[in-house]
Amino acid sequence: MPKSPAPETAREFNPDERAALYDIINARRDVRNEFRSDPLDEAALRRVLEAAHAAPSVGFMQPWNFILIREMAQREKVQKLFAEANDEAAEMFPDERRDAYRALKLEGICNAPLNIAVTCDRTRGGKVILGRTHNPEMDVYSTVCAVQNMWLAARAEGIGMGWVSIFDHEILKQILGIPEHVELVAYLCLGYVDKLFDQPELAARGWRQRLHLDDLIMQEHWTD
Ligand SMILES: Cc1cc2c(cc1C)N(C[C@H](O)[C@H](O)[C@H](O)COP(=O)(O)O)c1[nH]c(=O)[nH]c(=O)c1N2
Repeated sequence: MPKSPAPETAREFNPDERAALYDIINARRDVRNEFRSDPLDEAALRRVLEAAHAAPSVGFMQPWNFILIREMAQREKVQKLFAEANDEAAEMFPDERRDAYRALKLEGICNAPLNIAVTCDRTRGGKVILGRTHNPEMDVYSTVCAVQNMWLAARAEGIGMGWVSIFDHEILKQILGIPEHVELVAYLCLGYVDKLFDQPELAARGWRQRLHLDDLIMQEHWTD
């Protein structure tokens, strides 16, 4: 083991920098079909992926990979899989919600210039991983942290990002050639956007409203 390194002084952020972070967090949106068709700037895309790779991960496992999907033929296959699952999903809602569900646009697979599948290699780093010994799903949670970093970095870059999860993941894994020991965590659509909702689109469309934070904070133990 190398000698214990000493931590360096924690840099402080000034009020403008702090405000910028909170602005980005609050201005981030899930983007469905409002994408422009022009391709992403490669340097900006690299920064977004660097942000993902800077995410925390259990035992510093860094279990993620990023599959960049640009080919339209591939995206059309994925879109078809979405359409099948979306029809099934519509049937699961009660009658009064079904039409409202069908009216929602829930993906931008072919509209966005780039799709990214974010995966979690459950075997990376070996069988015993620090922090994961009793909760094996921690590697997947780590990968979700990477996705959130991407979402925020993309917003800062003027790039919209949407997460599409209405799929049979096993079939999607086959389409993308993902091996069995690798989990597909997120299927993302990315592209520049000119306009964004200033609140979640699902709230703006009356599907579901934001809960009050004060109703979600509890003291010492769970309270109903
Ligand atoms: C794990 C996961 C999976 C999905 C989503 C999000 C997350 C975190 N969201 C986006 C979701 O609807 C959105 O985040 C909320 O409605 C809140 O809106 P904003 O993200 O604040 O714009 C999402 N949206 C959509 O249109 N189709 C989808 O399949 C999914 N799937």
